[in-house]
Amino acid sequence: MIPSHSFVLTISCADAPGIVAATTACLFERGGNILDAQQFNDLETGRFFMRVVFAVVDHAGGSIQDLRRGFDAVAAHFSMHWSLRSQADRRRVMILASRPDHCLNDLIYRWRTGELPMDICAIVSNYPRETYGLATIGDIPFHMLPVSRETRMQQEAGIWRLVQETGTDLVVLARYMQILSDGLAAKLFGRCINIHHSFLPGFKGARPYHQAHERGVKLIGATSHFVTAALDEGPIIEQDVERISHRDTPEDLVRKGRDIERRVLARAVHTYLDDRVILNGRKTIVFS
Ligand SMILES: Nc1nc2c(c(=O)[nH]1)N[C@@H](CN(C=O)c1ccc(C(=O)N[C@@H](CCC(=O)O)C(=O)O)cc1)CN2
Repeated sequence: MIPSHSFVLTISCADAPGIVAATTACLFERGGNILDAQQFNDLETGRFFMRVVFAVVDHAGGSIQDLRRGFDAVAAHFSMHWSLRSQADRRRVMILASRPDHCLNDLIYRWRTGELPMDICAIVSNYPRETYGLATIGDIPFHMLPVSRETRMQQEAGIWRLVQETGTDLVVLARYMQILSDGLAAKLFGRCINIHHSFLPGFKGARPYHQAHERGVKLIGATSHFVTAALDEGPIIEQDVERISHRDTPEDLVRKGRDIERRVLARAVHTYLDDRVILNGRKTIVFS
């Protein structure tokens, strides 16, 4: 059971002696009790990554504000990229969807059951609300933003405005079939996750199951990745595969693929919500 006042500290910086000592000393001196710590030294890039879960021990008289100020000095010394968040704080998540809706439905179900500790602040689709089971959408704010060649930029401005107005922390493309402009992808970088229905880097772009069937593959897969301007080339967060055979039709691949997509996207969103994924250039560090 997570203590009511546990926090997650994530660190990314150039590797140097003393990072762990300075970090743990700072937490200890301000009433932090470490519950879990993982680190990775990328020897190829000389980058250091760490994720620390800790509780603040009440009788130490410390406060999280004191701790944050204290760690500011450590982070400045090592030029860290860092974040410090209470595990009780829930992220505000906006889901973009088109058709099919299996990933949207799955995320909503995992949210309603509490499996995904988040608050869905809006659903945005280029299709009407009636496309989806009305019971599925329920009282979640729904915005239809149809996209055409002529309206693409105007609709993207609408998405960005919604992101700002709703205080969205994470945007999830749940089989959203519109390519985000370079500008919007850049503004959302690091907090926009997509599910691509292939085992990337294979079969980027549209209709990957049909591409796979044509190629005669024996495995199909799904990949969840951060969205970048380069289509389906963002840093990978989660992947999974299933065996298929020569007997499978493209429709069989689509059907078998749905389960892979659902679980890969749910795992990726959970990883993000837990602060277990850290960007590492074109790749990611995913702590267990
Ligand atoms: N800037 C980015 N935008 C999007 C990404 C991305 O990685 N970077 N991922 C896609 C999702 N996707 C595959 O996973 C994908 C979506 C759409 C298309 C595509 O060709 N769309 C056509 C319109 C299709 C339609 O209207 O049904 C288009 O935009 O012209 C390919 C791949 C989400 N966006």
